[in-house]
Amino acid sequence: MSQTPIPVTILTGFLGAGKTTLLRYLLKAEHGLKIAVIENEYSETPIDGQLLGREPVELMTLANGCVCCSIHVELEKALFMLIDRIDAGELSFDRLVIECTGLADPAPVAQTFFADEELCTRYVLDGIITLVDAVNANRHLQESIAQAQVGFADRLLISKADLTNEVQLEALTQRLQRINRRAPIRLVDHGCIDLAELLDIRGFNLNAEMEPLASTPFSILAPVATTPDRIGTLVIRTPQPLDLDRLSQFMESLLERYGDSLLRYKGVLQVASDPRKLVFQGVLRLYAFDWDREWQPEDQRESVLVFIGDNLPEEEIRAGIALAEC
Ligand SMILES: Nc1nc2c(ncn2[C@@H]2O[C@H](COP(=O)(O)OP(=O)(O)OP(=O)(O)O)[C@@H](O)[C@H]2O)c(=O)[nH]1
Repeated sequence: MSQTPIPVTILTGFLGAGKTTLLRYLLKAEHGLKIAVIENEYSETPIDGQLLGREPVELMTLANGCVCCSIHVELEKALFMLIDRIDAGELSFDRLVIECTGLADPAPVAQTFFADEELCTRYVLDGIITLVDAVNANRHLQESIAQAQVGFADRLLISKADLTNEVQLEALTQRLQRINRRAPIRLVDHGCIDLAELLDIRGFNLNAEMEPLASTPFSILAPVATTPDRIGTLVIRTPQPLDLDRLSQFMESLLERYGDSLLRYKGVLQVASDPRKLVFQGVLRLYAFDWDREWQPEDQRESVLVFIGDNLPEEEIRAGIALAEC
């Protein structure tokens, strides 16, 4: 029996960034959805029944302490347990939200959804949403985990804007945009935000959309190397059609050497001798590609590749893409 996979949202953000506040808002909002929640708690009081009230929620808490090594196993177990309960008719829900601890690296959480064939058919990762605390962002972003949380995001939500001023907010927005140019940035006021920013964002789908880059308000961004952040975004555009074999070879060698530090990457490519757009998308070493629709006369024919990574080997990437140009 084929089932529609359950969309999964990963909620991340450094300590105190407002994850629980946002989750509480999401659970109480009027969307008619039944949402299950998995919490990855780190020796804190987990969300309790009082907080969730009578919301139609199934809550599981992963009480593991070590976020880097055991989360993957624990989470996998919890995901299978939910499936078993659905199949036994004990449970049904439309969505799953995973709230990570403030100190968690989102990578192993995201990778869990690509690791096992059954999990891939029953769940689909919809997006990674990262909360950034406007007041404490500069201090938090000194931590590599906080930067990774920003780098992995499909959406960046700035909380506590009410406690800061416009100048600080603008500087933070620019910094976040430099780290991650893929993710639209929105303000969230005590957890309050349009649900369309949280659900059905299809961050991991193979689609040819690259709007955030086109709509970024900053036309000139400093190159990655001049920012204080290890994690940054590299955008490459080329009007030259690309040779698919040479490009594949380059991507394979890139992933072999730097796969662990390429947090997210995406490309919409113009390939020589094929009228269709080729889309690829990846997270760390896992990537997929697919043909999209044909280039239309009104399209600007160019390949756009976006890499978000830790100390990106910019020159190597530029040289590799240049070699693939026809
Ligand atoms: N002023 C203000 N306070 C906020 C906002 N969002 C959250 N807070 C407060 O910030 C504090 C931390 O919020 P939480 O939602 O518990 O943050 P968290 O990310 O779940 O925290 P940890 O689980 O400890 O990492 C709480 O006191 C919230 O009420 C906001 O937009 N403005």
